[in-house]
Amino acid sequence: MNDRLPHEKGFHVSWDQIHRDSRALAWRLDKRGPGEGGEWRGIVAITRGGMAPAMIIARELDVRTVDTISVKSYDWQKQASEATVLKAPDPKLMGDGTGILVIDDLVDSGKTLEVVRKMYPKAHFATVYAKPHGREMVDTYITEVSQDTWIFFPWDMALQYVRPFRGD
Ligand SMILES: O=P(O)(O)OC[C@H]1O[C@H](OP(=O)(O)OP(=O)(O)O)[C@H](O)[C@@H]1O
Ligand code: HPA
Ligand SMILES: [Mg+2]
Repeated sequence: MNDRLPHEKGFHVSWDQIHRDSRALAWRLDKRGPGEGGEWRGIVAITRGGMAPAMIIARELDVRTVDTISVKSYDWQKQASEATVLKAPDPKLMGDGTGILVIDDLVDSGKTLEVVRKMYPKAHFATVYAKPHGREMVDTYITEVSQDTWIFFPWDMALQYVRPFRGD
């Protein structure tokens, strides 16, 4: 496995940071649904990266109906030519997406969200992080990073020893 950065910069996100940023996203989405009192009918996580933020948001907003859509668009840091849907959520829950919050960890090129948006045009799309190329695909996000930044999530990292600056 190649663990060098093909991107200019790395943005390393801790568990604490993703928890705080996902909470901030939940609070921004609170009472913004089309239901009575701005309620959301359900939350759909885009697997796998969207599952951790979706769980935190479902807890904050007290949404108990949670489903998943499985989309694969990257193999390690290499983007496949097309995003493919491996598993769709319950069609009875989804309809055209009205009242459904679709959550992902980030939008990069926007290819993943483009595929899901076509399936559920009335859903609300939210990500924790966004890069400029995909920004238009997302309705609500918390933090933007530059296109040449690779975001490293805590589930892809481990604590490691580093040599002191003046070490030999
Ligand atoms: O905007 P895009 O260019 O489509 O990229 C964003 C998507 O890529 C990553 O998922 P990935 O396909 O790597 O799968 P994973 O969530 O299972 O790691 C990330 O979690 C987003 O879902
Ligand atoms: O910056 C990123 N980090 C992690 N996964 C990703 N999938 C697309 N872009 C990214
Ligand atoms: Mg993903």
